[in-house]
Amino acid sequence: MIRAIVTDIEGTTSDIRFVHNILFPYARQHLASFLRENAHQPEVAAALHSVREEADQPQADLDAVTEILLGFMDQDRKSTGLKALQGMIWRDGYVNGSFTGHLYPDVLPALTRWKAQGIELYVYSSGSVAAQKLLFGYSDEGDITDLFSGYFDTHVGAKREVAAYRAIAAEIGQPAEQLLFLSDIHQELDAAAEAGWQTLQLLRGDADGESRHRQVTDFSQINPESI
Ligand SMILES: CSCCC(=O)C(=O)COP(=O)(O)O
Ligand SMILES: [Mg+2]
Repeated sequence: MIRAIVTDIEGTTSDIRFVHNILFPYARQHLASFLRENAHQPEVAAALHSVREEADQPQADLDAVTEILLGFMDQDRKSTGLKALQGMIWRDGYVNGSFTGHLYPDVLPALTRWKAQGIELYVYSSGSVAAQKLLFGYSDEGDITDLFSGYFDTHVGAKREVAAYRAIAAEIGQPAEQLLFLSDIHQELDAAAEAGWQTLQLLRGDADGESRHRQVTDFSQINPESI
């Protein structure tokens, strides 16, 4: 019996193109000015410190660290420091109405149904928890953050690491076999399955089709009671 569902964002609840064509370019465009204006803020300084450590360049000045971050963006590196900064930059875009968080139309009805069935809902994304709350707080369907009992990002571990799913299960406080992870990426699902979780792969058009996981094309096809 499934007690909790943990969902990925990019390619699962939301279109990859929204993340890659809207969110990522917005963060790239505003990165340098955001850092010039906010580098002294404690949470920005902490993220910059983490990026300098990750790049093994503890002395990098602001221009150098900006270049490092642009390089991380080019690689789509799931750097915790970069993800924290992107989330801070996106806040303005959501608040000033430049964009809303994309949701596939099948997502909200399914989340609402599962929640009504007594299933707890969580998010696990490489995007920072703050960025996740923004996407669902300023979504195409309005603020849907009330649906979620919690959020996890790379502070709990990388999404292809088994240990991350063990840590999430411990935080949720349910046995792994009663947890369902939804993702488009088979390596993430492999790690969750190795941790004992149930898994389902979303095939949203251009998703990776090669996997040993059960596959669906949208959330309407998911019945947690039959898993
Ligand atoms: C919180 S939305 C932005 C998602 C993001 O930054 C990203 O790298 C995609 O990560 P995911 O783990 O959702 O595939
Ligand atoms: Mg994904």
